[in-house]
Amino acid sequence: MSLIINNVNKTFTNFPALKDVTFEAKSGEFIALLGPSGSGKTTLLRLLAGLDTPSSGGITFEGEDYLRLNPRDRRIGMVFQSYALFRHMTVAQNIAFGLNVRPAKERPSKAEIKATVERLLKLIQMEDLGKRYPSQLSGGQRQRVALARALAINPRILLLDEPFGALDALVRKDLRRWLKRIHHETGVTTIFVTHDQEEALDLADRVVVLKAGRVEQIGTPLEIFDSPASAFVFDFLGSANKLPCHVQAGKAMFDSFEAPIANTAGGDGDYIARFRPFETALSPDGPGIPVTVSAILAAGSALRLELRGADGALFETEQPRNPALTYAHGDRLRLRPQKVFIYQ
Ligand SMILES: Nc1ncnc2c1ncn2[C@@H]1O[C@H](COP(=O)(O)OP(=O)(O)OP(=O)(O)O)[C@@H](O)[C@H]1O
Repeated sequence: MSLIINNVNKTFTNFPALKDVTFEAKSGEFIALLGPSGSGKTTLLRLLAGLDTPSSGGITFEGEDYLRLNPRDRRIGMVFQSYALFRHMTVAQNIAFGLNVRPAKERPSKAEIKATVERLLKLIQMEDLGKRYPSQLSGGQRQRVALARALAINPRILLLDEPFGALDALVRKDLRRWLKRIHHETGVTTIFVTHDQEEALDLADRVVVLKAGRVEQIGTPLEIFDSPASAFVFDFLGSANKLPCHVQAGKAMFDSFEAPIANTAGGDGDYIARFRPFETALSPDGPGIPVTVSAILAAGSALRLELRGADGALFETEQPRNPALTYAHGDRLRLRPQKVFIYQ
């Protein structure tokens, strides 16, 4: 009971947009396809939807050759970034659309369609808005309707292509929580495309990181965040501090200090160490990178500081808020990574 993508390649004229992509989505799993612009996310989604065909490789769903199925028979629900609702139809008519256009033999009765629409309106918490037109809805509400419309056909797979991309940050967060709940309730296997790492880590059971058409890493959000498999994944997932070091006997050696290595590094030699802002210690003196406070970025639950090294290199640190410790622009301090990641 799963969706298997096996060695899929897609080449446009001479350009390879997907290279040997292989992964499996288990039944009911929520997979995020995460990658920068141009990494092949939408191309893969289009292959799954049957809007395009792979140059080579296979896709099966529950053991069935998906590529031989007529796209209509794949029972795919899709939601795109732009609100693709029909403007001349009410919310209820939009949701019912996929059922109403079925051939007479397969079409549910009017009463069944009405019941499905009511159930979905309830699911998206818009029970009283069925008679409205898309122009009378907020962006977030429109995307909820688009999702209800995709769910109405009782899809086997739900494909979401940056569905919250056009919305502001607060609405996005709200919809994220809401999508999580809907996924939990419906249990539909879902592939969610995003270039927003926070969204991917927050929503998905597993994340597939794509880089230039290739799978760079697959794992749970925790696995991906705690153990990035490459410098690319490390840099893509959050702020990355970088500093040259020398690795010797499993430790990263710097000018005045050393730091433990968090991943399995190569052998001894010169590398660039990477470390996260929240895995650093800041002190007025002692061993560490000599830095000067160049900006105080944010003081939410934690304090974020931008620091400059002697050679102009930029670092970021995140420190717990402590009323006894205040920092000012120009303060000279020492920054020390608590652990570092080393990549070839
Ligand atoms: N029809 C096409 N013809 C030629 N090249 C294409 C075509 N469709 C996509 N590409 C190329 O394939 C690569 C992958 O595109 P794709 O849209 O899948 O990326 P993406 O990861 O979804 O990016 P974004 O986040 O910007 O939507 C890009 O370099 C793109 O220019």
